[in-house]
Amino acid sequence: MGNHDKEILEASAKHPIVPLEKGKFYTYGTAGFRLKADLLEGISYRVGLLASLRSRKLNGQAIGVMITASHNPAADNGVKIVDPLGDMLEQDWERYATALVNAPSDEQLVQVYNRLATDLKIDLKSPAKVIYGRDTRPSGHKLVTALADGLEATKAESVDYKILTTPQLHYLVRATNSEGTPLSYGKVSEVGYYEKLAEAFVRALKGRKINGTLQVDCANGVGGPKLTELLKYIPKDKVNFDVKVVNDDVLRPEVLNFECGADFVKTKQRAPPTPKPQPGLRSCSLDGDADRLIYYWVDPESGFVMLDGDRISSLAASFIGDLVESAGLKDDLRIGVVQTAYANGASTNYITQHLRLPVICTPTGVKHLHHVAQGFDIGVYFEANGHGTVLFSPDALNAFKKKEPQSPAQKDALDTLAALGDLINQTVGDAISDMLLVEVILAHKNWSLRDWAMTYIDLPNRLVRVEVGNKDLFQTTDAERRLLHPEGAQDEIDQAVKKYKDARAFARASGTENACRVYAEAATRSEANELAERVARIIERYGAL
Ligand SMILES: CC(=O)N[C@H]1[C@@H](OP(=O)(O)O)O[C@H](CO)[C@@H](O)[C@@H]1O
Ligand SMILES: [Mg+2]
Repeated sequence: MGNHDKEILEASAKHPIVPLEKGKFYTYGTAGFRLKADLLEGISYRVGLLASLRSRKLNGQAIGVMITASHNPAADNGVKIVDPLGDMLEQDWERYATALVNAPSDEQLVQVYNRLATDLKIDLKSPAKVIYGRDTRPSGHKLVTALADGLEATKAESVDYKILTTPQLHYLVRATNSEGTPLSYGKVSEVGYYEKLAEAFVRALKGRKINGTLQVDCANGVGGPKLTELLKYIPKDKVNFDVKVVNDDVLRPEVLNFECGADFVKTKQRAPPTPKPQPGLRSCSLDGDADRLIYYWVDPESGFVMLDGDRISSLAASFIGDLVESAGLKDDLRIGVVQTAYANGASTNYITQHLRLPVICTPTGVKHLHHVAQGFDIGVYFEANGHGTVLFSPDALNAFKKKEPQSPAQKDALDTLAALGDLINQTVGDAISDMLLVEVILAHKNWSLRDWAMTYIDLPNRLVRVEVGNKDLFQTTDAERRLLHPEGAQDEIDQAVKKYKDARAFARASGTENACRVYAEAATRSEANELAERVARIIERYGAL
């Protein structure tokens, strides 16, 4: 008998797991467990058990659990675990999560729980702490109740932060674990988050003026009320930040992510139809849990122009690179940019050739990018879909604060860098924090979105989703840019790519859906479309074999 057997059994009966067809399992993927909400209650309960184990394994440090399905429709939801520094759950533990959630009965659940505790040398009597939050989905209530029951059954101390954006929860996890230490990340409260961002925003602007109105589409998700709250903390007498918050209706679930939000804008390559786009208005969209950001405007002449994650990445790298140089730290700090294969080739060229910064390509999923970015003193990482951040090493942060400036210009640059260190969420991509960063950079450069868009010209590109019988047949190498299996498929893709100018294409199995994705880019729109279709046909053919 373990320590919590009786309690786990009793509570588990209240939150049963929905059995899947034979041979099918729930898996902890890139986004944690993400499914139709009515399948998630038992899963959420069991994630509570795992979060307790994880906290105990890490000497009682606080672990986070976020209930959200980001940009998915309102009927979906998800459960995701956050590690003590605010980063994503360690990969090995994804397997343990999967094992616990798929235990076929309550009794077997207790067995798996106790076996994990034994195998991982976890003392079940030691303290555990788990903090959690949820987005605005109505199903969140029930999932939080199940989670709390899991925490109570395993005697973990817990804090319910109620409704939060995903990055706010990541902030709170790190703030909780660093409280009272020299590396304190900020006050342990939602207000602490707003205060930190607002203060750093004012400091980073250094009196620069923000030009014109910014319209922010909040996908009718949790970002709406949270952005409105944050804005109250920005002192009007110091900063003229004219923000128009739109699509912030969180009371009607059916409008969540519906024809709005960062995912809609990026995949459809157009502005949300409501509110009616106003020509020339500087606009951006957050996704349903406010961790992705896309900028755009509708040009009276050329129509819709989008500035995606690649653009934010190159903008940030260019600005921070210049500041590091002005601060006299160029030889001390290594700056690098991390992208995935979906990054537009023109952005990669711009960063390597114009900014002269190294670019590393990793597999899809922010945990991979985050990890590689940690290898630099300043690591800028973004997925093309607008999820990303900039990470500063302790050496970098130290240099910004401690280096003796040799001139007023150096002091200016050092101060701005130090402010960015506080403004940019160091735990995970954060749409609200990234938006403030973009506004700071545009104000410093005195740039409009058009000036920003002029830095390079995106290669026309196309992303296609291809249904296949078994996506696991498709195995990749070289950061997902080449197929190893099925044999012969990559040769055919190579042949197809050769037919087009400045072309590139790849195919991979999605990590979040049962399908393959094909990406192609080429010198013209029609060539990019044609190439994507060709490669899609190749994948369909191999997928049917
Ligand atoms: C092409 C694309 O946008 N892929 C997305 C998508 O992953 P897939 O593995 O492609 O399904 O969802 C991930 C999680 O949100 C996100 O990290 C990633 O960028
Ligand atoms: Mg999201």
